[in-house]
Amino acid sequence: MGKPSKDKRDIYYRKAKEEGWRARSAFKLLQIDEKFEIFKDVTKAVDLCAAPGSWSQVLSRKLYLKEENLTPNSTSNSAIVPAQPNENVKIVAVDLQPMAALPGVTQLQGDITQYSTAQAIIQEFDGTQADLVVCDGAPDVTGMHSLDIYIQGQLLLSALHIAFNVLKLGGTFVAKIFRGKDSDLLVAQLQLFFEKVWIVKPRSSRNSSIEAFVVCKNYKPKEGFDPTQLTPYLNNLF
Ligand SMILES: C[S@@+](CC[C@H](N)C(=O)[O-])C[C@H]1O[C@@H](n2cnc3c(N)ncnc32)[C@H](O)[C@@H]1O
Repeated sequence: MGKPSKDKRDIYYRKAKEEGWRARSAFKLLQIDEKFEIFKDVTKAVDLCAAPGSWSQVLSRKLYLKEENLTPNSTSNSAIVPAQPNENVKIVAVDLQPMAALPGVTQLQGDITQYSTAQAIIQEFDGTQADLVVCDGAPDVTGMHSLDIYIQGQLLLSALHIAFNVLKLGGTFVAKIFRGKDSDLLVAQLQLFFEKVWIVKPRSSRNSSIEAFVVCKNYKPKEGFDPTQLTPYLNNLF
């Protein structure tokens, strides 16, 4: 018998199976929340590049189903205590790919680099605003480092465009990045819009991966900032 694949030997892969998460990525979001309390007082959230849906599952279980004892270290479902669903919660999940339905999650299928997708998300909020926008978007990696970082950058720009249009003042933005030589510049640019910005690598993110996450808290753009200024860049992306 051959060796099991690297994924199957991975502790988070096994924990994800045991606890019913669609992907091991769930632990990245749970660990970011453990450190930065990104779910505190959140009732409206957007999950960009959401398929197969483990981050949406976290949002659904934490915010809508209000499951208690759902921690990055929980080892079995028996510890989870579901309460009454919170019907005030709105979660919008978007991906190129369809994904199976989740309680309390509205799904949109679309390309986040397209203006029409941004518009559809904005319309979902119908004049209200989101407390949290998360994006775990990743292109198919080519292995050409600079190209991969560039395409990831375009996803980040598209996610920011959506965040700038739907986030409330004081809101939180979390997105995957590929770490490169311009990470410090990225932090400096994000600090123009958010009071606090960190780059973090959750312990469940593989050391071999160049991925990391920006965590941006307290959305506070300069007075007079018009989020539609970014819009012209969208349709020219790829
Ligand atoms: C790493 S997976 C996301 C995993 C997800 N957070 C989870 O926990 O299940 C990256 C996703 O990005 C999506 N994606 C890549 N480019 C996209 C785009 N332009 N618009 C929408 N989704 C995109 C892919 O379809 C893929 O499902």
